[in-house]
Order: sequence, then C-alpha cells, then structure tokens
Amino acid sequence: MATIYTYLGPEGTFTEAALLQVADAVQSVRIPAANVNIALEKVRTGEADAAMVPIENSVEGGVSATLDAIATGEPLGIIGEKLVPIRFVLVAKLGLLLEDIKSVSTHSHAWAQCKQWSDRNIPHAEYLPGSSTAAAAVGLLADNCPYDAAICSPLVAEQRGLTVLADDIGDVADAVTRFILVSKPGALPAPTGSDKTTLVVPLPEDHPGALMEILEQFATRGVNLSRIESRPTGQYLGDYFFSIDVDGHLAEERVADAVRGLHRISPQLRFLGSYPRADRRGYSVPRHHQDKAFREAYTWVEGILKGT
Ligand SMILES: O=C(O)C(=O)Cc1ccccc1
Repeated sequence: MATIYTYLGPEGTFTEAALLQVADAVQSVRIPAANVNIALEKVRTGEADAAMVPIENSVEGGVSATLDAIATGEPLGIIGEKLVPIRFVLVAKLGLLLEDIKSVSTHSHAWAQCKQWSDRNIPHAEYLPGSSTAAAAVGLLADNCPYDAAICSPLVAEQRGLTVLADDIGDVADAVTRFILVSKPGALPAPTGSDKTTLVVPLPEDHPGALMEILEQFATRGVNLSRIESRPTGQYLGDYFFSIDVDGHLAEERVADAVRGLHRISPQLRFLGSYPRADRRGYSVPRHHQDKAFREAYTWVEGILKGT
C-alpha cells in the first residue's frame, strides 16, 4: 500500500522540500499540517504513515517544538533524515517598498536567521510569528492580511507570484536545516555503515556528576555525539531531559552496549531510532570498540564461567 505522508505545510515550506527528497514521496499523498504537533499527531492516529518535520538548523540550533513533541506522548520512531540548504527572500504586498515595511511574518527559525539583515534594512518592522515560512507568504495574498511582508523560500515566492523586495537575506551563507522522517515505532532501517541514533534521556536524579554519568556511557564505548541539547520537562523548574544524537546504529555492539548502560542509569530513556545519515559521512571505530572485539570479550568471559 502506498505511504501517506504529512509535513509542516502549507505547500512551499522548506519541510516540503525535504519530503520531496524521499524517493516515493513525489508520487504519494502528501498532507500539509499547520504545525509540528499536528503532523506528529496524524502519525500517532494513523491518518498518515510518516511525517517530515524540522529538527535542527546549522545557525539556530534545535527546533524546540519538534524536540519536545517527539520526546513525550505516544512513542514515535525516526526512520530517516534529510538536509535542505536554506535561502530566504523578503516578499511584500504589491506596491510596497522596503522603507514601507512596518511588520513581517515568518517561522521563528527563519526570523532568527535573518535578524542581522532585518536590523539593518527594516529596523522598525514588528515581527509576527508565523506557523511556517510558506504560511506567512501565502497570508500576504489575503485581503485583510495584518502584516506587510513575509520571509520565505524563493520557490514559494515564485509559485505564488509574490513581489520579492530582497533576495538571499539570511545572515549566514550556506545555512542548512535538518529534517527527520517520523513514523510509528517498528523495525529499524538496516545499518548502512553511516548511521545516526537519536535518544531522549531524562536525568534520573539530581546529583553531582549526573550528566557526566550519562556521557561516560558513550565515551567508554567509543560512541561519538553529534548533537546534545537540554530541554525542560515542564514538570518543575530545573527538571531537564537530554536530546542526543550519536554516530552509529543500535545494531553495532558499542552503541547497543552504551544504550544498555544508559538504561541502567535512566530507565525512562526513549530510543527514537537508528537511521542512515543524510550526508553519508563515515566514522572510524577503533579496533577495541568494534563488534569483533565485543564478541571476543563476551566469548572469553563465557568460557571462564563454563570452565572451558
Ligand atoms: O517554515 C518552513 O518553511 C519550514 O519548513 C520550517 C523552517 C523554517 C526556517 C528554516 C528552516 C525550516
């Protein structure tokens, strides 16, 4: 049966561009969702099989809405990731010039990435948060749109025939956003040799060195971290969980062993998935952290216990 996809919409978001990189998504049903929570809920209820949502940007860091939504509620699994190079344009209502812009709407991550440009070029413009860059752009076409301009992708500007007042307005050239494809938990994608594993680890109890005990599990097994972020649990002030990406697949002994160690320390940990890296970058594993070394050590101990 064909996969039904959902994504942070409407049509023309960077998230849709990420989804269109998925081989079968081009000819599949794609349901736009108004925000990340709604997209993930469609997967939880079965209305969609998989959701594409933004998770991390090379300039602004983690997308809190996504980090929080996948860390709580009915469990979900990450089955893939995609990278999208980001270029922003400023579009405006017909007839307006740059100096006429008094208010701008866009996604909060887009606003943060164009802040220096905005301070220099539209310093008096008020910011109105939008649910996505494309939603802000499309809003300009409504008769009673409450803002003058939007920040979006060049593609959505062209598709909707919007007037571009400024191009390439991101503060950092070569900005990239990472998106994850999320489904209900199930069989893991097969290891490829260039994989990533995502975990959510609550701090079990507040004591000196608690975070170090978590990090030690990775360090002693030669597992490299590629992202770590703390997020408040929302329960009480100072209660945090850690959202962590590591290089490697759960099918690798060193990763499985680290995850077992973490489970002993923090039994509420969530395993969110092992999936191929979008950049296909490899990693070298020292001999004593390779599967063969783990197997030999296991067999050695077994032998001692059996007296052979
Ligand atoms: O709003 C969009 O188009 C999105 O897909 C979210 C987003 C916003 C800013 C940078 C990257 C992704």
